[in-house]
Amino acid sequence: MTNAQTVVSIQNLNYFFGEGELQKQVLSEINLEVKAKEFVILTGPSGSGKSTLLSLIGCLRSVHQGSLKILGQELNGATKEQLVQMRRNFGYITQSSNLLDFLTVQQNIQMSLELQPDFSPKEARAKTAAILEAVGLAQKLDAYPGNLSGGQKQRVAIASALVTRPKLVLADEPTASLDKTAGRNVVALMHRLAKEQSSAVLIVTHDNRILDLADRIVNVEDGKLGLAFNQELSLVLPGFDDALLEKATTKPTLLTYESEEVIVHQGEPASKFYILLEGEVEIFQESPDEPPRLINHLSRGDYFGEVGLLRGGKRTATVRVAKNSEVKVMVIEEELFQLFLGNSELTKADIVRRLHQRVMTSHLSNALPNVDPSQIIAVASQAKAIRYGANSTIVKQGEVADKFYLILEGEAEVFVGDRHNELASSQMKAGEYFGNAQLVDGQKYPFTIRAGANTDIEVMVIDRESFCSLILKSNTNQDVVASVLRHRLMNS
Ligand SMILES: Nc1ncnc2c1ncn2[C@@H]1O[C@H](COP(=O)(O)OP(=O)(O)OP(=O)(O)O)[C@@H](O)[C@H]1O
Repeated sequence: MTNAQTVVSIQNLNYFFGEGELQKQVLSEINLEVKAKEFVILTGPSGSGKSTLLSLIGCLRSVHQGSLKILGQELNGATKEQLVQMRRNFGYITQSSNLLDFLTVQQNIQMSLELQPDFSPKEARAKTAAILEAVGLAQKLDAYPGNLSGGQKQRVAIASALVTRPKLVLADEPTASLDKTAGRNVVALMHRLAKEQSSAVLIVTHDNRILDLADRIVNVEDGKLGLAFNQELSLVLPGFDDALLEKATTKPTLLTYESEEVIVHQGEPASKFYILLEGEVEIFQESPDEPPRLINHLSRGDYFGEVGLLRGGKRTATVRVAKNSEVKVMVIEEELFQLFLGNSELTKADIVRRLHQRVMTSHLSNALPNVDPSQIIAVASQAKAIRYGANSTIVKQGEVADKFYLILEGEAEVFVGDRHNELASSQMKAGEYFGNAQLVDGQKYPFTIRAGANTDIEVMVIDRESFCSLILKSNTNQDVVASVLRHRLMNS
């Protein structure tokens, strides 16, 4: 790709509508390069300036400030004639197909060729037939546009735009008038033909169902180009080497979700990791016979999905788009996620830290359902994760309880009885916790707990003060809390 011809090269481009006091800047400091064969999608909110940028590149407007070079030719300062001349190198596709109703399909396409000086009518006929074959409409040669479906019309428009083998294809919302399947088919077709002909393609679209076809997605926000995905990713998860960044971001899977849509369901198998690029999500914990409980709120730059991937393979919570928000996520498959962990110590540490915090948050919120989630998160984020070697003692029977423990990984053995007559009474595994019931009343531990005989164990530890402050904030009588905790402990 690096040796491919640069088709579009934009530097520090600014564009304004209106004059004097009414002047409004709609594009600011745009820098962009598109090479031959690249399939680039321009996306972004309505009114952000995408169509204006496309029309500047398409030589339908004159450049005000900055540099716009197409095929090496500077267009800032170009004459009208030069702009018209340059347009011969382009194929255009618009929202509705712009076919002339009084011409047949063949005549419509042939017209694009006849506007070019270098084709004889005979050649034009042969090329028209070939491109119609390529778009699957060979049998519609003599049909009039009025007798074609929306998808067929757009395919004719693609044939028209590509029949001249243009160096650059520009498309503004080419799927806007089509249903989901037709829209995708049309863009997939454009993709295939453009690659075969080595054309560069720039598409403006709101249609998220075609984003995966792009070699590169460029975000336009408020007249500026947003961060490229590799920059975005290195902000969220720092420390990757360039090769991994490129692997992860040249063809990112991007999905969008609407207000209150569920992205991840608790209990389902986990196979993906999500980076939140836009919008806000809420995390809910669901228990039988209880309404879902809000345990966390995430916004742009956060990620989710790591708990299921790293702990047991199942989703431990439900992730839902917040009300009135629209969410865009980058989806990372498990295999790539594992590469992330192996590639950057910084990222691994960050993910493990948040994982601990989140596992902790969900267990604490289970134990203390009335406490405000933000307070639980605050305590969980200060808790320490401690590893104990196989067989080592974590708490000792008879000592005054001073901490709350949650097992993150491995198993623990519970012993009762005195030192000379100790009995193994039960086992505790990841996700279970102890120390809570005694903490509230300042009691002594009625058991000894050790790491399992053969493996290390990792536990999260909260000190008494933080734990009790949470209970005080739970708005529930402390005796009730203590008995609920005891009950939960016994059932866990
Ligand atoms: N002729 C014009 N005169 C003044 N302002 C304009 C003109 N055309 C567009 N604008 C403004 O410029 C900004 C960018 O418009 P543009 O059409 O490029 O956005 P867009 O990202 O393509 O939006 P959409 O996705 O809704 O088509 C908008 O605020 C728009 O209102």
